[in-house]
Amino acid sequence: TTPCDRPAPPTAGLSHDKWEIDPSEMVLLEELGAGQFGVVRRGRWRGCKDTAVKMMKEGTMSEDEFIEEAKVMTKLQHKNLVQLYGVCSKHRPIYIVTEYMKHGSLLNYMRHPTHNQLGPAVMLDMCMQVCEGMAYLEKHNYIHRDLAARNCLVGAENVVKVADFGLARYVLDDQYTSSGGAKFPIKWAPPEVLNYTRFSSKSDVWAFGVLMWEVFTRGKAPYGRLTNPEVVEMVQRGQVLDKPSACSNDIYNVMRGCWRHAPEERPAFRVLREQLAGVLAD
Ligand SMILES: CN1CCN(C(=O)c2ccc(Nc3nc(-c4cccc(NC(=O)c5ccc(C(C)(C)C)cc5)c4)cn4ccnc34)cc2)CC1
Repeated sequence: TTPCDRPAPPTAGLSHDKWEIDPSEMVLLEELGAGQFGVVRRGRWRGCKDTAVKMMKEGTMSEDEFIEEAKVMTKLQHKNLVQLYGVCSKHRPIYIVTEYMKHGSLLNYMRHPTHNQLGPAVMLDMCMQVCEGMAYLEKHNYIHRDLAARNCLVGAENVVKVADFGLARYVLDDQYTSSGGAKFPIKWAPPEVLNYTRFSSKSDVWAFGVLMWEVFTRGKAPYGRLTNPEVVEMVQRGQVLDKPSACSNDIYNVMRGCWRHAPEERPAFRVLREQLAGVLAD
């Protein structure tokens, strides 16, 4: 049998904890792209487990804090969360190793010509899968802080999983972390985040509404060519995104619920799951 069928050996002695991966067991393959922390490559772990490997560019992440948090993250396990396998933290750059998703980001998948014909039923199912993953995080009091279609990934048979949950806390680039910065995800942020950077599962719910809009517009940019300050002004005034043409009134009503001004007025993910299931049945 291939090594993958054999149960993983117990962690190698005291030096390696279960979330520490031995880099000698990792073969790095082609580049998948680059994100806030630098290059991401496909990897092969123990000869046959496909992985994605983020190679932390120096100075992009507060690494010691992240390595501490990685122990918690490896325990978050759900069919709609990209599984963190572990870290290689005994060398620089450190590696973050996760399960591999072969179709890349949900945003690029929706924009891809061959998936441009996805019908509303498939779109709704994809939103439901993201909602399942987010309901699991909500139950574990875990806030994503950058939920968007670009941070969800697609695998075989239109499986969709939420990626990079909680990682935003370790970004060192203040262009990304401060709400005035050019890289701050303004178009996915509710009023309380724009005004007080007050993140919560209810701010993730707002972002989920925008993600639904991204899916039903097949990957359009929310608020089109409006600048960030113009979007801030609109959101403060209570103006929300228009109904996408591929979207029924029922589904648009679910989105609008996510964009209520007051966080406590927005449904929790466990409620959103029932609302979407209700629409699915119709
Ligand atoms: C037919 N198409 C051909 C082209 N294509 C690909 O090249 C392609 C295929 C698979 C891909 N898979 C993955 N790609 C990535 C990936 C690739 C590039 C960048 C990133 N993202 C990041 O590096 C990143 C994202 C968010 C954040 C913060 C903290 C801001 C939230 C920080 C860093 C991820 C991660 N993965 C985790 C599991 N699977 C993947 C990515 C791309 C997709 C399929």
